[in-house]
Amino acid sequence: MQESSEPQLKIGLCQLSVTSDKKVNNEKARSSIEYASKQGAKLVVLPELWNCPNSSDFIPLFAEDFEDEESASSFETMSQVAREQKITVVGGSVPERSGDRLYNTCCVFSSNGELLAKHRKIHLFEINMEGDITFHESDTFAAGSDPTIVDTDVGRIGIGICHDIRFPELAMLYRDRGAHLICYPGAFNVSTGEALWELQQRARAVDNQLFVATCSPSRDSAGSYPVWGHSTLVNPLGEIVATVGHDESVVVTEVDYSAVRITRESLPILKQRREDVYQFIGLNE
Ligand SMILES: NC(=O)CC(=O)C(=O)O
Repeated sequence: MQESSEPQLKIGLCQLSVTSDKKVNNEKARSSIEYASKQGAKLVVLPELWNCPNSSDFIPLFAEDFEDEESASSFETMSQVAREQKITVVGGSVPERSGDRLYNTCCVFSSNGELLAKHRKIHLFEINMEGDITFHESDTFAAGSDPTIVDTDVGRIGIGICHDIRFPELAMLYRDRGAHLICYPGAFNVSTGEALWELQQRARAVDNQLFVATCSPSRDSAGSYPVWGHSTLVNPLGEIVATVGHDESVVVTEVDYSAVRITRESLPILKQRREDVYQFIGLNE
């Protein structure tokens, strides 16, 4: 495993309150990234759908064609602030328009503002809990089909968006391809959030012996979707390094990549896999 000469870095999780005014959302994203940067963060994560209320009537109106500067104000904001603050930005997600389709897309920018990767949410959230919540994300978005691993100044990072966290195979693939951190911008709702948000993060971290960072909008975000919040960093032992409640807040905390090596050396489960007994198709790619 490669370990950089500076295995420790500060990460900022920007839990934003999303409004129905895109300009305000862009300003909030900008100021929260500036704040995290002033606290020494070299990497920030924004929430899922941070520029737009999570609702099918807003999403098509707020969607951006990233090729078209006129429509892509959130894309441009992320790129500019990454360059100005010299910080790597995992840009949560924004609705992306591509032809006649919409995708729920996370853009990753380097510390000089260049687009490094674009992750289109692979698993769209579908839920029918009688008397509680019904949500069909596929009514609005098309699903992406590509895993996203990105090499940045601050390490090799795997990207998933919210419901993607429920699929352990994706996290295993990222681990196999050398990620030491997986970032999941997300917006669990209050029902699944209370039961599963922390559990899913800790499970992905402990099974793969790597860091998991999540970033959610805050509860008071616009729209009818009841957001759980609780943006969190989990270490390779599955312990919570830092978390927050449901209010708007920027969490700045430390990722110490040496914990990945130490955990894997002391509990070498990844070397003990019995490929003669079971096989994972993502191996050795
Ligand atoms: N945005 C989502 O994918 C929501 C989700 O997974 C949930 O449990 O809520």
